[in-house]
Parts: sequence; structure tokens; C-alpha cells
Amino acid sequence: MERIMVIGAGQMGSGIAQVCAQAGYEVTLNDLKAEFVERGLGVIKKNLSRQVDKGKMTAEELDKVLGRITASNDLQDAKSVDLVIEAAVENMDIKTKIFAQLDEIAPEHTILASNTSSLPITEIAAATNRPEKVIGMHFMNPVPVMKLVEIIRGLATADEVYQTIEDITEKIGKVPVEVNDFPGFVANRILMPMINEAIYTLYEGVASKEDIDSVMKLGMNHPMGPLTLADFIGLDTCLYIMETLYEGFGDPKYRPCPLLRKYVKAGWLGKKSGRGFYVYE
Ligand SMILES: CC(=O)CC(=O)SCCNC(=O)CCNC(=O)[C@H](O)C(C)(C)COP(=O)(O)OP(=O)(O)OC[C@H]1O[C@@H](n2cnc3c(N)ncnc32)[C@H](O)[C@@H]1OP(=O)(O)O
Ligand SMILES: NC(=O)C1=CN([C@@H]2O[C@H](COP(=O)(O)OP(=O)(O)OC[C@H]3O[C@@H](n4cnc5c(N)ncnc54)[C@H](O)[C@@H]3O)[C@@H](O)[C@H]2O)C=CC1
Repeated sequence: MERIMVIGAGQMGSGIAQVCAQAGYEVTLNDLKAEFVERGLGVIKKNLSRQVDKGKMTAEELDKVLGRITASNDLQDAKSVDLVIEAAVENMDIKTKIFAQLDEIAPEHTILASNTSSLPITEIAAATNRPEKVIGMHFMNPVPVMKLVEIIRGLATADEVYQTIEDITEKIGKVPVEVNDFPGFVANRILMPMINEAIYTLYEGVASKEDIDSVMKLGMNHPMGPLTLADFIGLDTCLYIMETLYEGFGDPKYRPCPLLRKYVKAGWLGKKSGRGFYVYE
């Protein structure tokens, strides 16, 4: 297992490409347009340069890591990889289309992983003719910092595929946790209802956004308040995850807050769009 393709050069895809290249893998970073890949590569360069400035990495190492990442706008590049990690938007139609194409293009031995934060791996796998080689590899944001990777077994995922992905996760310095395929897995089944409740607390006028964040930061020692964290994750992603929980369990306790829907409709997607609950420069 030497060559990894990452699909989607956004917040998550760029971080995944970075940690894989730092661990010595040859990485192909793919997105729809060259400018999207360039933006992702820019974030990686900035992250690595910060490490050089802090004396945690040499300039030569930085060049080596960047040299291992190749830009791509063509899914055909999956022809020469051993593992694909898909980190495109949280939308089942888009993901199943990507996986069906990858299944046609990638060699037989290639494992197809998704960084989906909540969508059923079993359904994504069903879009391919190799469901035993499809698996969830759910990284946390920011990828270079957060230790956890949830590894999600679909109904048909083979044991040796799980083992390979667990080994790679450890090789890139992360801690794997095994999870079965249920909506939201573990991380977002617990985290996202808390964020949604924080949005309801704002919506109902219980407290200001700053005070809601302060309660959780100063009262519970969370590193970020829930509204800041929602902006950091992306409000579109938060909404998609709540919808997956709501539909997946059919339980009204997961209904997304109308204020979250309104912000996403307005294009206020959080940090990545410059405005969410807070405004960013
Ligand atoms: C939605 C999903 O499906 C799943 C998810 O991902 S849920 C989201 C999970 N993530 C979280 O909950 C994050 C919560 N927040 C935090 O842990 C912290 O606020 C934080 C790590 C993001 C920043 O920590 P901080 O102490 O305030 O900032 P700071 O001191 O600037 O940074 C600490 C380190 O992280 C690095 N860092 C911070 N932000 C970074 C980023 N976006 N990318 C890369 N590195 C980053 C810094 O360079 C610094 O590195 P060194 O220790 O090597 O110097
Ligand atoms: N934001 C977060 O905190 C986390 C997100 N995730 C998941 O990771 C995935 C990506 O999320 P983000 O990076 O935050 O989103 P993002 O919006 O920052 O990036 C998504 C990227 O995918 C690209 N893309 C869309 N369709 C594509 C296609 N067909 N082919 C190639 N590229 C395509 C977009 O152009 C964009 O650059 C989602 O499934 C999300 O649920 C998982 C863990 C944490």
C-alpha cells in the first residue's frame, strides 16, 4: 500500500493529504477544478511552514512532503492508486456517483474509503461491485491535530480490509476506533445533537451566542464553544449530519434547528464562507 488518492481538497481532504504525505505515502489530491486543488495545497503549505517556523520540521522535509503530493482534476488518476479516501461534500448522490466511477477506474485490489461524517457506508458500498473493499475512515477536524479516526465497517466490509485501514491509520499517527454502520456513527451521534441544541438555545433567546459558547468553554472545559465549533466544522455539514440522524433514526429528537437551516440557505456556512454565527476576516 503506497499510493493514496484523496478526493476533495477542502478542509478535510487537504488535511488528510497532508498527514498521508507526512507519513511517506505518495498522494494524489483531486478536486473538481485546478483552483480548488491549489487552494488545498496552499493550506498544506501554510500548515507545514508553521511547523518549520516552530522548528518542528526542516525546510528539506517540507519540500519532500510537498513533493509527494500530486494535483489532479481527473478521476482517471485512480487507475494507479492502492487506496482512495473520498472527502467530497456530505451528499449521498455525489458520493455514490464518485464511488460508482471509482469502481470502474481503480484496480481490483484498491480499497475505497469515505471520510463521510454520517452517511451509511453500506449504501455507499452498494454503488460499487466491491462492497467488501468499501469502508469508512472518519477523520476529525483539524486533521493534522486531532488523533481520532473512526473506522466504520459496512455490512459487507472484509476483515482484511478493516485490518489494512487500521494499520494505515496507525502509520499516519492516528488512533483508530472501530464503529458499526449506524447514522452519525459515534462521534456525530453525540456531538451534533449538542451543537443543534446550542443553536436552539440561541434561537429561543436563552442567551447570546458569546454566552452560550462561554458556558461550554468555561463550564465544561470544551476547547471551543459549540457555536464556534459549528462554524469551524461548516454549517452545511452540520445540517447534513442532523438530517442524516433525523431520517436515519426517524426520531424527532434529531430535528435540525430552523435557525441552522436559515443560515445554510443564506450561504452563511461558517468559517469557510467568512460568516456563520460569527464573522471572519
Ligand atoms: C464534524 C465531524 O464529522 C467530526 C469532527 O471533526 S468534529 C470537530 C472535532 N474537532 C474539535 O472538536 C476541535 C475543537 N477545538 C480544538 O481542539 C482546538 O480549539 C484547536 C486544536 C482547533 C486549536 O487549538 P488552540 O490551542 O486553540 O490553538 P493553537 O494553540 O493555535 O493550536 C494548537 C496546535 O494546533 C495546530 N492547529 C490549530 N489549528 C489548526 C488547523 N486548522 N490546521 C492545522 N493545525 C492547526 C497549531 O499549529 C498548533 O500546533 P503545535 O502544537 O504543533 O504548535
Ligand atoms: N468539516 C468537518 O469538520 C468534517 C467533515 N467531514 C466530512 O468530510 C467531507 C468533506 O467536508 P469538508 O472538507 O469540511 O468540506 P469542504 O466544503 O471544505 O470541501 C469539500 C470539497 O469537495 C469538493 N468536491 C465536491 N464534489 C466533488 C467531486 N465530485 N469530486 C471531487 N471533489 C469534489 C469541493 O469542490 C470541495 O473542495 C464531508 O463528507 C464531511 O461530512 C468529516 C469530518 C469532519
